[in-house]
Amino acid sequence: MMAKSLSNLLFKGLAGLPATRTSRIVVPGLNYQHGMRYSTTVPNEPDTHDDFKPTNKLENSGLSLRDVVEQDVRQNPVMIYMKGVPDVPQCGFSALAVRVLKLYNVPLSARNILEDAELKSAVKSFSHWPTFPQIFIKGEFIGGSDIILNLHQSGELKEKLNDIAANQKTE
Ligand SMILES: N[C@@H](CCC(=O)N[C@@H](CS)C(=O)NCC(=O)O)C(=O)O
Ligand code: FES
Repeated sequence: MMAKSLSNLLFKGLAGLPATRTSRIVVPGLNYQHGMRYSTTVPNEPDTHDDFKPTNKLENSGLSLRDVVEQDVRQNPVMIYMKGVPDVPQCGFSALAVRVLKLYNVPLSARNILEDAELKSAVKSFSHWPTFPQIFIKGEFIGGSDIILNLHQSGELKEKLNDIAANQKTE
């Protein structure tokens, strides 16, 4: 069931849709803790210097892990907690979710829950969802890879991401 759609998407691509856009991983500042947050940027913003902005200041922040998750989903229009990082997912389900999201012109922020077992628990208890990936759009918990794929196929994901994508246009 899942395996078929997953392998189709991963290995054959989505019919009629462009190949995955290249994206850069933004390595956060030096204050690493609790699974670095990565942000991808989109190619129509070639001159952005967001790459150099620290995006993760958890160390000495006094934030609880629940606060961290709350802040992540509030500050990042598309936030994914996943296994691995967007350019190197370490599980097929996370790879599928990233592949779907990269079809849209939106910045993607991510934390690798494999790097931090406590963060992993905090995310699960925040969303009341037992598995990864977990995707949040504009602060709303959406679900995992099955749900994001279904929303993509039904056209609902386009609606949800429309205003985020529009904000990415530079001209
Ligand atoms: N059907 C799920 C697949 C995700 C899934 O089953 N993830 C498992 C294996 S990667 C998981 O996160 N298990 C709990 C864990 O690893 O803590 C979805 O739609 O996202
Ligand atoms: S199914 Fe094994 S890590 Fe995701």
